[in-house]
Amino acid sequence: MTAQNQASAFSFDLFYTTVNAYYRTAAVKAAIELGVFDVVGEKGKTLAEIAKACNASPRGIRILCRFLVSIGFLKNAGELFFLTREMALFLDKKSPGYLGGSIDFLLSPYIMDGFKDLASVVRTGELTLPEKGVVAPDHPQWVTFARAMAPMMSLPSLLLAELADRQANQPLKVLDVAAGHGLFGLAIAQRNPKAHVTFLDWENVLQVARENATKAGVLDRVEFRPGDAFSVDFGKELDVILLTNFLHHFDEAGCEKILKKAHAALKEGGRVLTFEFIANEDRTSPPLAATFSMMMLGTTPGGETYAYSDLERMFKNTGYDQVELKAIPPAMEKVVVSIKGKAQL
Ligand SMILES: Nc1ncnc2c1ncn2[C@@H]1O[C@H](CSCC[C@H]([NH3+])C(=O)O)[C@@H](O)[C@H]1O
Repeated sequence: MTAQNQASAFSFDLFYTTVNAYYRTAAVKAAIELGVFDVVGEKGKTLAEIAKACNASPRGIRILCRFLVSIGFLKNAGELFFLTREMALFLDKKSPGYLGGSIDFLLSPYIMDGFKDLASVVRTGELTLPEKGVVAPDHPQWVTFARAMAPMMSLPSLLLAELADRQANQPLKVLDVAAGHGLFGLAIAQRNPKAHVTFLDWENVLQVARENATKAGVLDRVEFRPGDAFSVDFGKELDVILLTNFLHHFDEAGCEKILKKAHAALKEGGRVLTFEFIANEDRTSPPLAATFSMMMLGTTPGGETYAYSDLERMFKNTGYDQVELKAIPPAMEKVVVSIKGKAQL
């Protein structure tokens, strides 16, 4: 084992847990669907109480809850099963950090179908999903994404807005490419009353961004531009272009096409903010970055998780003068700030 390999030592346990990892998937999905986490809460409940409140069988709840304890999704003490404060932050439906809704996208039959015959995907280099997978035009899966994943992006969108526009008191022309729910652009519009934000995505997805812009009360300062990011006009003299969770869907040639278009649309001193899961240079860590690449393997024809040096090379190849990596803790994703010409990073 090399020093930088972080996975645990190989063992029977690792093999068995991994081969049966879909039990974890099924258990967490079932618990969310049955409302187990909401019923249990931080105060805790007995197995009999949980079964009753979830309208479920005692044996099912008994086995499910014990398994959830074993994988760290519940705690128990004596008769009581409960959530710690930290678990409740992510698992309680009432919490602003609730992650449960993301299963509508992550565990949708469409996404999971991409992994039914991974050996074939690896052997042939072709998806088993129809057409171009999730990067097919107007793909309905992105409407689900925009609704299901938005809560996970609410904190990162605030952190990115701060990085994009520190002063937040000057006119700012922003393009949010592949905006999805639109939270990233909206955070800038809400922070700076002089900002004007254009959201680009497929028409069906922009409907969700439009709803969110209405809720945010900024409809008078936003614009919606439907269509393909590879062909729709990006505009000109822009201050900021957001590329959040987008580049990983494409191969390097595809990414460079987008970066060139963005460069042409920026004003001198303008910047692109790329928000991504970025792999370490070993490309096997952090584990989430390697996991994310698997998602791209099953669902896109050419995408993967990039390391910073890959992104830096692509930005340099397409004419950007300054490129820098910034962390925005506690977000796990990082931001590459790329400037056209000279400006303060
Ligand atoms: N060719 C394309 N042109 C425009 N949008 C696209 C294209 N391919 C994928 N998308 C959109 O890319 C988005 C990726 S998900 C990222 C959404 C958001 N920026 C966020 O960071 O959470 C989805 O909303 C897709 O609809």
